[in-house]
Amino acid sequence: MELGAAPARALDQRTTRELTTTARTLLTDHDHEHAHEHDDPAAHRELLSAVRRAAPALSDRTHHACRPVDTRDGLYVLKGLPVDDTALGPTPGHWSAAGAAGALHDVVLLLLSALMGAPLAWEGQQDGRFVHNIVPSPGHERAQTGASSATLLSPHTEDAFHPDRAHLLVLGCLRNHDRVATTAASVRRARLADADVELLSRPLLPILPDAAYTGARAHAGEPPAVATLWRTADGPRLRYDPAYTPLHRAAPAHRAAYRRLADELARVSVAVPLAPGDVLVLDNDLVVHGRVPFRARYDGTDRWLKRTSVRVPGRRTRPAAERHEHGYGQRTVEALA
Ligand SMILES: O=C(O)CCC(=O)C(=O)O
Ligand SMILES: [Fe+2]
Repeated sequence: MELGAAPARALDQRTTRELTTTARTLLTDHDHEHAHEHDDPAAHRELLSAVRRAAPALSDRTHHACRPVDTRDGLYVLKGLPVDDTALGPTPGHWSAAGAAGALHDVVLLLLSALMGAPLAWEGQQDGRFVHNIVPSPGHERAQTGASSATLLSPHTEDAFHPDRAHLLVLGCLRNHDRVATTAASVRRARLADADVELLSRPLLPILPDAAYTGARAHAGEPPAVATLWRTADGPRLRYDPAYTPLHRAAPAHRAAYRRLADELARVSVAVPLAPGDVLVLDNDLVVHGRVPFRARYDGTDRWLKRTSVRVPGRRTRPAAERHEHGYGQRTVEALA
């Protein structure tokens, strides 16, 4: 795995200042909506609408700096946003304990997301928040979710089980003292035999909902079989989550092709140790991401990421058959302007 090979896009001071000042004004204007200290301001619909109205009014310079992913591989790291480690307070021990912690960064991330498309939330994940807190949590060390630590978080498409999954995934780093790496592998770098692409384009296996969605796992519908890869005019795209794919049910030839894809993704994977202020932006149709194992500290100084999901309006990059999937009863919510 290559280290830190993700392309970087540096934000200049004028841009970071405009983003931060706008976020601060939005937060102050909507202060009355979160009267309680443990309330999460980014969960408030009026603030979200205000963010969606504010984003188009930002300067052309900021629009250009925060344009969606335009690299061939489908990922980049935005650099230069300020993070004041002392002002941040302790890393919460669980997403549900985050409350208003890091609220300014939530709003900055939402502004970035609104510049790239429409931020979306899930009714059934992290209480419907538009900004997720990714922190290691006691008891989840070996889970296949963002709350884990001691185990490798296998490369995956975000919310692969669902047809309305994000087009873009945005991971903003607030704290990462041990320089724990996020991993990213682009299907555009993978060398795949035509026969493997053909086989993996057939909808043969389902992708089950991940452990972050409790309600979805109880859904009674038959899990739909989905394509792992598909070709588009500008190259292959993928929908991949081996930890939630019952591969044992596949025929040997299909299993072998899936393994070759996994090996290729491992070969081209880059390790991205995000630093405070870095924002990793991934095209969720091109890049699978994961995280290396690490030892959680559980002392308030743990690694802390903020995450948003973005839909890019008008994008038609997915197999038409996906539209008929039930999505295990899970629904997305979009912030309205
Ligand atoms: O912790 C990370 O670097 C990534 C975790 C992850 O998969 C996610 O937040 O979607
Ligand atoms: Fe993820």
